[in-house]
Amino acid sequence: MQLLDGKLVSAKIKEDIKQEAAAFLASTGRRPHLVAILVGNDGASETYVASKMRNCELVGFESTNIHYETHITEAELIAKIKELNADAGVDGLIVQLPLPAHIDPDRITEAIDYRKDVDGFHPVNLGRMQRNLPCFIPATPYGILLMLDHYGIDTTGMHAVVVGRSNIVGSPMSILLARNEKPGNCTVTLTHSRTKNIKEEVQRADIVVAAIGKKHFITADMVKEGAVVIDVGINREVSSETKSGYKLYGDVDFEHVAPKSSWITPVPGGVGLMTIIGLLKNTLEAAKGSVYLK
Ligand SMILES: Nc1nc(=O)c2c([nH]1)NC[C@@H]1CN(c3ccc(C(=O)N[C@@H](CCC(=O)O)C(=O)O)cc3)C=[N+]21
Repeated sequence: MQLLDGKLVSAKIKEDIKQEAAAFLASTGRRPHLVAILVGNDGASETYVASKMRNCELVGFESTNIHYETHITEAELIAKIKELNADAGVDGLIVQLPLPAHIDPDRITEAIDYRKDVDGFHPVNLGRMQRNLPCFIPATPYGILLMLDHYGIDTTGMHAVVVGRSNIVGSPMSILLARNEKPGNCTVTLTHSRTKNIKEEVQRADIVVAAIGKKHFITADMVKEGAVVIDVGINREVSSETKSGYKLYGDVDFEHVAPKSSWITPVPGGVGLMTIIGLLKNTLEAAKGSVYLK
């Protein structure tokens, strides 16, 4: 078993991004600028957004965090998004999910200018990704691809089994792994809560992507000897053992699955850290106009 080390890979790529940001500043006189909108007081969301902002600072980006109370209306939020769409000083714009129940996440996603959609959630980016055209790739799948690439894992011809069909991870990951790209060129099975015999499906996988949001859902008996295991789960439980007051668990029972795997990501210290890298890279590309012309 070898570890796919998100700490190591993210630190290395962050150095590269930092240099590119410095070059961007030298040639344009400004820094790449990410704006993150957070609605409400979800503890986990606040932690993630704070981490995104901190990482922007670390690589020399400008970052703005706009925080609204839960009761903001959908119309008010869309008005703000339109203002930021029109602001030439903003390169990337994200609205942290989940949103309160009275706000439709699809309407919010479509209100964001796809040229600033560094989350890669807009239907234009989704469609372009499926067609293998230049686009913003959702941050978590992007981070996973960067991780596989860093370790030189050639997925060509592999049978990939993605567990979970969310818009932000499972669904885009299944598209990306099937593309004629490296990493990619997999035969993909997309499984979800209605899949029959999910255990048998996962057992066929040369590479498993677990993105269901259930602690230790993937157990050792489900994993083929020598499989590559990517754990996207971030399941929080209150704990008195840690300083933060909570403990994170993946969707994979790491302790028992790791000995059977060829490569595996830990939680924490795996995909989560790479997600931030995906976001930073998209923001840099947005600023440079390398995906969509400015
Ligand atoms: N519009 C939107 N874009 C997102 O990209 C988005 C979102 N909404 N909603 C929630 C998910 C989740 N997400 C994570 C980011 C970083 C870590 C991360 O840094 N994790 C660290 C530790 C985190 C901790 O200690 O709490 C790790 O896994 O080692 C995790 C999860 C982005 N998301």
